[in-house]
Amino acid sequence: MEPPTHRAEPPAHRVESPAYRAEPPAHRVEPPAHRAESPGWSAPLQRGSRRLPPEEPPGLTPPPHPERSGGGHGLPVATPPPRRPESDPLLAHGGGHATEPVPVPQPVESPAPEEPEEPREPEAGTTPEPTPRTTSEPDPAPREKRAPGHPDEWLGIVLVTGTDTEVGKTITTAAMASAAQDAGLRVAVIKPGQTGINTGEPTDAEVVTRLAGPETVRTLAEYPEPLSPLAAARVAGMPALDLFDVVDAIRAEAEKHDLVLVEGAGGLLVPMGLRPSGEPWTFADLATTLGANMIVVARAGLGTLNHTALTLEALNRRGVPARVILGAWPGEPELVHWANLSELVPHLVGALPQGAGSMDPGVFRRSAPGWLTPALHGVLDNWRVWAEEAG
Ligand SMILES: Nc1ncnc2c1ncn2[C@@H]1O[C@H](COP(=O)(O)OP(=O)(O)OP(=O)(O)O)[C@@H](O)[C@H]1O
Ligand SMILES: C[C@H](N)[C@H](N)CCCCCC(=O)O
Ligand SMILES: [Mg+2]
Repeated sequence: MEPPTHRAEPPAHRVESPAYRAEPPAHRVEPPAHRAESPGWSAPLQRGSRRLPPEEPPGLTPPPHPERSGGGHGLPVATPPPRRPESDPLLAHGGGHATEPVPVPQPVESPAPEEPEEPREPEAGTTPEPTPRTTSEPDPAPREKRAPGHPDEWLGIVLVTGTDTEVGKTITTAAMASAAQDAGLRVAVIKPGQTGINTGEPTDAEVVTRLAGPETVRTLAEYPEPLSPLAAARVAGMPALDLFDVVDAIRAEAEKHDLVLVEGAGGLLVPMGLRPSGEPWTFADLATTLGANMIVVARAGLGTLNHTALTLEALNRRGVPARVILGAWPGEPELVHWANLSELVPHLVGALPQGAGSMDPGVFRRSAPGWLTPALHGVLDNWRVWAEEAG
């Protein structure tokens, strides 16, 4: 039987994506020595004016550095033998930006939703009622315009996902909030869907409030069972999160804050709720609808290269600028942790020490800027020094 004709040709965007090329781009076989020669591999990411060309999402390549002439260096390349930091120029190089002042934040313009109706803001800790939209209404188009300087200006709305659940998204969100507040920014943290509230564990909002105490913390919907938000809504017979209620709530906070951090549930493609059409939506859909950057929190240990690559690839195919933060760098790092750090450095904008979540809030807040690069309003500028001191 002939396959359906629509399967004969992949969608145009797939043809254009490096991830679908038959031959890997030349930069993927760039010998490791090149990384050592380029300050871009070790320099912390800076604010810049570069914008991602929409016709060529970066696949698994790291973002080009302004000083680099070549392309990026993907995760799935022939990797050199893991190097100890003593012999690893990649980790040894700082960016030399420690003395640069934290850039003055510029509020990011958040265009109002195109919906004619008034945005309805769900109350904290309550489940929003579904918005009365008809299925004939088209979903609002994703925002076309990104803030100038993306993806290295982390202001406005920033989404936080993970390579999995329990990777440290909440602790990382708290650290990002702390560093931004320390830099003088007004910060809000939003958890659209909190599940598992009957487990007795503190909610993510409570953890962020305790550790970072941002100006605003909101949970848009809470569900009893520790499941994906959509599954938890269904088993509880409660309304599922409406994508556009969440968009409205986030944009409302963006009007009043310099930085709005939004923490997902589990990983990137976990079903979060339902569109007015009845179709499920994911955290990736939220990013494209808002035109927001994404932080991917990843584990430091074995398995993280694959999980991180999968998540970055999914984001890159959607044109969502993304960077990575290690949620918990171990106190006694082993070979695999050094190897993973070396591989992930081009994507990294931060790394938290294991145990950060158990710190006294005052210590946590004072320490947080040291775990994040200047792109995230921190002061981390030398991965080797950081990793040695944390370990
Ligand atoms: N750096 C850290 N220091 C101390 N504890 C940590 C750290 N990172 C994570 N944890 C612990 O690991 C567990 C998972 O972390 P966290 O709650 O942040 O995960 P998550 O990615 O937000 O998961 P979820 O999908 O449930 O939101 C928690 O018990 C948390 O206290
Ligand atoms: C309850 C848990 N801690 C998270 N909040 C929800 C994680 C959902 C993961 C769904 C999945 O990927 O299978
Ligand atoms: Mg969490």
